[in-house]
Amino acid sequence: MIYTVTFNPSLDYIVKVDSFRLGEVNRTRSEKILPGGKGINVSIVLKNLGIESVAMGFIAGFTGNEIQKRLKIFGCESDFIRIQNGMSRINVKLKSDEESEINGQGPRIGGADLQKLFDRIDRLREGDVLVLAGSIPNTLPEDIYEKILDRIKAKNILVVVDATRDLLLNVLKYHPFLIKPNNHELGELFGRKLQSDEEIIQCAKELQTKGARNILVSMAGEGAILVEESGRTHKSPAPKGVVRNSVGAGDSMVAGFLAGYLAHGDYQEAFRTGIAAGSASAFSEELASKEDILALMMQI
Ligand SMILES: Nc1ncnc2c1ncn2[C@@H]1O[C@H](COP(=O)(O)OP(=O)(O)OP(=O)(O)O)[C@@H](O)[C@H]1O
Ligand SMILES: O=P(O)(O)OC[C@@]1(O)O[C@H](CO)[C@@H](O)[C@@H]1O
Repeated sequence: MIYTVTFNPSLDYIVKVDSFRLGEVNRTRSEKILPGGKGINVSIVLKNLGIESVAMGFIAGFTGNEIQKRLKIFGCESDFIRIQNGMSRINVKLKSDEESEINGQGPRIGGADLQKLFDRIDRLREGDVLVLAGSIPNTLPEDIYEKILDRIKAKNILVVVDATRDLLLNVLKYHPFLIKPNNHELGELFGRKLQSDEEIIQCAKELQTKGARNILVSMAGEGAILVEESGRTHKSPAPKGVVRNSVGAGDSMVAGFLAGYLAHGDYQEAFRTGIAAGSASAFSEELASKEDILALMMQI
């Protein structure tokens, strides 16, 4: 079974405003509420591709109920831990001449709640897949991803991590099967802006020396680069299309990569499916459907 963990799920409030003006009353052209959070997005796209997973993490309050309800409508199984106080966050995604986001803090997660997550993690079995994705609320210890991976290190579990900065760096020693920084996040890890493919590949290989197995570097409209565990590299431009909502494009890419790899055991196929899924989501109002993904795969 595939398990996704989202520490800080959200309702994504996606608003389109023509020529947004700061400090004034703006009226929306369209608005939409979607369940969000990186692991949750991975679960939704996997489901769209016909692959079952269980979405785990913490939810609270009426927003938490809504996240769970909407996931169920999408046909996704979930096993969230319900926190008694506070509420799951609402993340605002403002689409205007430029795209801006305001991501909330989320509820406070206490020690007893965390222990419930550890208990669920301890039930994972050989052959399972674990996706850890997204930021952690600031009430949690910075080494929480490490603590989780430490609990499963003796089991043969395929681990995918989509996180930034120290959260990502500190888990490399557990040899995650896949990490997916975007080019800016990769640069951030090395304290510089990466200008060329060569620099990106060099930094990705540096992360391999620290333990990562496969590194998928997404570059939005520029496509992606994959550095396989063998050291072989692949690069592909993104398919062309009209961008409607790129929220979750990276998570869709992770889902597509996993789906492709699990179906074919082949990195090139995983890479193609990943790019198609990322771009199909960017070209859709919601996350990518299977039909859209298959159609884009023809172009890659
Ligand atoms: N403007 C675009 N045009 C075509 N494809 C895109 C575009 N933006 C994203 N994609 C596709 O989605 C993939 C992932 O996008 P991106 O690099 O923006 O991920 P990300 O930064 O992790 O995104 P997010 O945090 O919003 O999920 C890209 O590699 C590409 O295949
Ligand atoms: O605050 P985090 O956890 O870094 O990111 C949360 C988030 O921006 O990521 C998803 C897109 O990748 C959205 O659904 C969600 O709102």
